[in-house]
Amino acid sequence: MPLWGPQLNLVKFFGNPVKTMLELHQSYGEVAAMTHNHAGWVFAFGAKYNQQILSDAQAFHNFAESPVPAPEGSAAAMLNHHLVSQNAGVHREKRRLMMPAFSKARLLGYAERASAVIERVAGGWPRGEVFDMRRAFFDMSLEVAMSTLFGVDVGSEVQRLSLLSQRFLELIISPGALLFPFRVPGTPYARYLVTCEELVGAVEALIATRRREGLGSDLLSALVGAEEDGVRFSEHELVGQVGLMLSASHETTAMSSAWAALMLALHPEEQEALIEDIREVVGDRVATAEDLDRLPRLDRVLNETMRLLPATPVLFYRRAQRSFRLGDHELPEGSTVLLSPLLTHREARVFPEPLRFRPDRWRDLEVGPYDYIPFGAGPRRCIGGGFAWQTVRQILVGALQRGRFEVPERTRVDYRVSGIIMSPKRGMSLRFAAHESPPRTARGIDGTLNELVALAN
Ligand code: HEM
Repeated sequence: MPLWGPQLNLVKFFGNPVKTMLELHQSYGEVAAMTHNHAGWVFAFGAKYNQQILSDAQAFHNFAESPVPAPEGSAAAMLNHHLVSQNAGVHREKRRLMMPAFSKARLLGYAERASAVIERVAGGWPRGEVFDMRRAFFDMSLEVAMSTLFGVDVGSEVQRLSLLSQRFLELIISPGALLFPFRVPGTPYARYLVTCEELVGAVEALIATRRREGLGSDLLSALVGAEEDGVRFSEHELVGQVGLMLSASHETTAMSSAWAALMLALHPEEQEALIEDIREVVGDRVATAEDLDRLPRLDRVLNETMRLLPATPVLFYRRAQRSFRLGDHELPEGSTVLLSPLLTHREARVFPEPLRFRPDRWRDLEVGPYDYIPFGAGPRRCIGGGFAWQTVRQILVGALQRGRFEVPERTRVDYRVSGIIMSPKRGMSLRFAAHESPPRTARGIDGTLNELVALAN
């Protein structure tokens, strides 16, 4: 384990988590310390450590406290009452309470609402023009999430909730708020507290409307009505859980869709074959859930996209509840362990030629639950994974029924990690071409994305 320069690693890490992680892995192998304190920050790379850490939720807890201090009784404290900050028995109990909201029957209802939004939004994308696909998928996923999860279809309300949740996610890890957590007007911390108050107000209003108008088929209704063996969410907790769903649900979905669109544009034969499959199975109809299950090529493309470009490349900050061994190293209680889907997915033993985009590898690939973890693994695996998988497939089918993605010459795509999500840094300019137009796509791009994927050029 490196014993020099580790504090510097932490600063570098927050600047570019993916790059730092790749360098640490290359220099030090499977276990690398990022800080030099008694109970420091440690990276553990690979399926073996994923299993050790993720399967044992008793020994490794999620961070219970918010990164930026949340004064007792404040709106910020309310927003920190949710599944991600809960541990042990409480986490198990609350997760069970939430599971019916993601049942198969509920997912079918969400799919129906989502398809109406996707039809409208994709139908409005201008054919033959180059535009920012990061923005386009973001707006589409946002509208889908607001409609299916919260029953909100009014444009101004969608935008307000989106702005509040984005501002909240930025400020909760903003260095300014972390370094100076005092409510002095004009400071990031003061802005953070005000944003929390506005977000809580908005969530309370959503809950009140749902109660007044009667429960429906959306996720919010399922959470408001959730009950298991007499256990229900308290009013405060309901606000926190709904706030979490607001912030966890759409950007991950949007970026997974956007990365898949880019990979398809860069691999035109794969895209044409997929368009042909969609034509055969779905035609011009709105795709049903059964249609989606009859498009195995779509699953392969998505599996491969999420392998190479997982929406959450570094994750799973876990705090050890007792001392433990990691390989040859004995680590103390209180150590923070970080795991990485991105690095896990580059294991050549499981994924030969790991940097190549090869959807066909998924035809007969056998992967263990800790070899492939875009949605995590173990007792904290993404609870919205089924919904996200369904939504991304619906979005891609809706788009590919209307056109194809193309990369204009000299397109630059840099990646960045903001919060925990990996996205194209300055957007992603793609052409959305009509099926009838002659194909003209570049096979390569400029930019730092080339560090993560081996493209043809
Ligand atoms: C492509 C989209 C998505 C990706 C890649 C993704 C990824 C993940 C990952 C990797 C975890 C595990 C985190 C950990 O172990 O520390 C997670 C957890 C979680 N996700 Fe997702 N997610 C997606 C969509 C969603 C959606 C749509 C929702 C809600 C509707 C959601 C809600 C959650 C929640 C509540 C947890 C915490 C689960 C727990 O601690 O028990 N996610 N997600």
